[in-house]
Amino acid sequence: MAATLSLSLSLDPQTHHHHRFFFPNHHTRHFAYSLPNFHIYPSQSFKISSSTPSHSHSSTTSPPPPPPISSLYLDDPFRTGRFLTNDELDRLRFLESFVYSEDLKSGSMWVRVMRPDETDTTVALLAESFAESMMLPPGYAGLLRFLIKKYLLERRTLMPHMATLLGFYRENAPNQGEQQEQQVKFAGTVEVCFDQRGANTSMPSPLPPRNSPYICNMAVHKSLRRRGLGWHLLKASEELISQMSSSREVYLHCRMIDEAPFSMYEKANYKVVKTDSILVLLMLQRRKHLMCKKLPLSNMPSETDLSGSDE
Ligand SMILES: CC(=O)SCCNC(=O)CCNC(=O)[C@H](O)C(C)(C)COP(=O)(O)OP(=O)(O)OC[C@H]1O[C@@H](n2cnc3c(N)ncnc32)[C@H](O)[C@@H]1OP(=O)(O)O
Repeated sequence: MAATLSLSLSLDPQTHHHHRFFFPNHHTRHFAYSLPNFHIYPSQSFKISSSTPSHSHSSTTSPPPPPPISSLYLDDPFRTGRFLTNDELDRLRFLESFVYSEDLKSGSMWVRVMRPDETDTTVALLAESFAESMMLPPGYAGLLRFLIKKYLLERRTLMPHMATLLGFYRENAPNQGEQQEQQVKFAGTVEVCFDQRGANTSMPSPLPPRNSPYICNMAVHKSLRRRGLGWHLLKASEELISQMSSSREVYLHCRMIDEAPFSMYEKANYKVVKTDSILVLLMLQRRKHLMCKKLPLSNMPSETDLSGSDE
């Protein structure tokens, strides 16, 4: 995966409410990097102009372009650290309450949106997974974690236009009737983007439509694979997209060499719409498929329903 950011990561031969939030640096955030398999791309660059707590009503000296009268930058459950319109606030609250759960053969799992204090554990999983697919030597672990953490923090500011989901798993007790509850484990993650405002500014090829929902950066802990967790992370993503977006067409990228996810996406009815030409090899990237699935219409509340309180 190509990496721009000053450190050339072209290592890829392939490619509760009322939290207070103070953004660590109040400068313009602008990164550009990407990692193989996972699409770590720059999101919009914008200025965090104040360290005012996100739920505060007090005005700042240089606020961004005048928000609608109804705009709020209070009560931001996920500490996005920016102005939120009523519509965005409703959508954020919806994200906060979203839970997908499923009983599996070997245990049970549930999926929900990542909370700020879970960033580091998510970074660790993604870094492990990137390193695995890029065949990186352990020496790069620190750099990978640094880049991924920056990426996740930056992406979070775009909520509710995107969300990082986490999957949790609890294995069945080894002996039936055993009283002791098994431990809940953090099992996997996936990123979902609902609309153009949540899209990364620089997408990998083949390019998906910028305003369509998009799924990326899925990973399941190695020790927990082949139990249906990846499948249900995908199902949870689709369910959330159905509720957060009026667009039915979901896109994702999958590297040609990645048989496990490719087989999963095919099984879930994603179709290849375009494949990288062999020329991407010249850019030291792996060839990727762009895959798409048309989600069935659901009776779930859509974007417009969720924004009802704005009127
Ligand atoms: C859009 C993107 O994010 S692309 C990047 C995807 N991520 C990665 O490649 C990172 C490394 N890989 C992983 O983390 C995992 O292997 C994942 C996320 C791809 C799959 O997670 P798992 O929990 O193991 O998948 P799960 O058990 O739900 O399997 C679902 C289906 O995927 C396919 N699959 C999963 N693993 C494999 C495998 N090793 N070989 C072949 N097919 C596989 C099968 O079709 C499987 O269905 P089945 O069990 O009925 O045969």
